[in-house]
Amino acid sequence: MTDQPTEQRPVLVVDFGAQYAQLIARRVREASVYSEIVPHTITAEEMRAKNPIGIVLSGGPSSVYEEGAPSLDEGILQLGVPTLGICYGFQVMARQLGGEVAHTGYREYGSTETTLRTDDENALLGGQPEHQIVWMSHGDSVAVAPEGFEVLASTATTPVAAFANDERGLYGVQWHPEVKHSQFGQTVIENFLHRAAGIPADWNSGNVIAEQVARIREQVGSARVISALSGGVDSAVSTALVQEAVGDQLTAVFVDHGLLREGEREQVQQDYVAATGVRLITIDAVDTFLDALAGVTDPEEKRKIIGREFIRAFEQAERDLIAEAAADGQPIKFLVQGTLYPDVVESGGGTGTANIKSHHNVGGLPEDLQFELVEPLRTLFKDEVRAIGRELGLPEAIVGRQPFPGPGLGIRIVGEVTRDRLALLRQADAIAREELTNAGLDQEIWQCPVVLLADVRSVGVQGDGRTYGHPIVLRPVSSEDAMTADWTRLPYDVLAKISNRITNEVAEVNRVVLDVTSKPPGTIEWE
Ligand SMILES: Nc1ncnc2c1ncn2[C@@H]1O[C@H](COP(=O)(O)OP(=O)(O)OP(=O)(O)O)[C@@H](O)[C@H]1O
Ligand SMILES: O=c1[nH]c(=O)c2[nH+]cn([C@@H]3O[C@H](COP(=O)(O)O)[C@@H](O)[C@H]3O)c2[nH]1
Ligand SMILES: NC(=O)CC[C@H](N)C(=O)O
Ligand SMILES: [Mg+2]
Repeated sequence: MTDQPTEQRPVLVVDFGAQYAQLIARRVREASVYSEIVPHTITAEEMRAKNPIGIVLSGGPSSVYEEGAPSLDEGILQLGVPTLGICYGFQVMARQLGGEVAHTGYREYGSTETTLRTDDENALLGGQPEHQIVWMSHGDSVAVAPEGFEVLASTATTPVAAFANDERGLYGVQWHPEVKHSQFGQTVIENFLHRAAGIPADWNSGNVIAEQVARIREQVGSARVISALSGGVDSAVSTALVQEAVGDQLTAVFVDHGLLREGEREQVQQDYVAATGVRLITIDAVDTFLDALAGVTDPEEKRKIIGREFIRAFEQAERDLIAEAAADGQPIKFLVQGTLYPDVVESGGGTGTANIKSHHNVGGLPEDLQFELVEPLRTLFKDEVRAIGRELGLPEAIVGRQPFPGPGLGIRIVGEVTRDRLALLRQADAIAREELTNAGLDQEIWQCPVVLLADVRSVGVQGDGRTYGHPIVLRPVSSEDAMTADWTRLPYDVLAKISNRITNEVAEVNRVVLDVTSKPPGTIEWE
């Protein structure tokens, strides 16, 4: 079983509506095991067809004994696949196998002291400290463990905080090992994978490349393909993968939608082509995008319009290419996008997750989409994508680049997007980027959106005269994967220099402010 390609024997994370399902998937991959998320509605048959090497049941907001609570097909725990239940998943397992789950009147939220059984024979917790701080978030508890299960941990109020049935390969913990606040959380996950389930640590970016290249070849056959290339990391890597798979059939398409930063168009046209030799065409769609955005102030509406106009631009590219290569006159069926896992989750496309914002390439796509999408990075996080890019030999200047959202400056102008406002924001953004680079801070920050509050004005005094101008917001953030972020503590002298230059050089801006909000509660972009 273990010499099969990793993706054909994944660890499947069953999502019960958890906030942390994607975090669990990520932690499994950090243990060098490939993982994917599936909805809790999956049947045992569908599960078997996916050939999992391990299963993790996530947490969730419901109570297992409530009517209509998300359930698990009873056949799944009978498949003989090693399974770890976490929180709600632990409770589901307990109840299904004949244990008892109840609302005991005690709740545990946050850091909680736990006592564990840590003898060496115990695959899940063996070898760890006997007392540790774990992160809990529950109101229900397992009152009685199912028959045949050993109780492995307890807290002051939760007598059954972990259990195991080694023979059947079934394990559960009440706490959240996927959260960094759980002291030995990653050890628990790795013990489950490697010791309890015997899964080798063999997943890495090299596997992904081989598998994706094969999959892309199978999907597109001999058809021609266009790839949406922005110059950013994700599309650089997805394009490079497709180039590796079906090089001759590929044309990259860059859309200039008028929402780009200074110098960006030239950068893509020169740097990317120089690095990869890909065939690139540019669609000039500035007027179409800006006309479509005229008068629009609602962020979701902006995103939907931008998503739709992107697709219209790719359709234009397709027509141009067909006209050029009239020999076969066949439509181009495939569109490659550098969609990542967080784009899907935030657009509400994860299983049971809320729609936070419609990323232009997922939730913002028009309904009448004619292309079949090729999205080789759809289950990956940014740091995984960077590793793949490096493995594919893309230069550091491309894979190390800070993210820039597809809707560009369109979602960094709070208020209506106009040409004048874009010109102003472009100038402020160029100053901030130049000073951050000069200060050697590019590697320290994840990205630094520069935002124009177009509908806000404040009074200033410049050159002895009164001004009534707009504020610019600096939003430097540090992050691991854009799912959570913290504001970056930039040196005051760098902030001072940026502020000074922007207010001096950008007409109509008389104030610069710093955003000191983490994510959550704020998202990285303002819209
Ligand atoms: N100007 C553009 N022209 C063509 N395609 C684009 C453009 N902007 C975005 N896209 C497409 O939308 C996808 C998502 O954009 P996104 O900004 O998340 O990724 P990226 O630009 O490739 O990488 P990064 O996150 O590093 O900016 C891109 O991967 C690309 O396929
Ligand atoms: O291609 C994209 N299309 C979008 O519609 C989009 N919205 C946000 N982002 C980028 O995603 C990351 C998370 O951003 P938020 O915290 O604002 O949701 C950050 O890196 C954002 O820059 C986008 N990228
Ligand atoms: N985080 C969880 O999975 C919580 C499980 C369940 N809702 C409880 O309160 O016990
Ligand atoms: Mg981008």
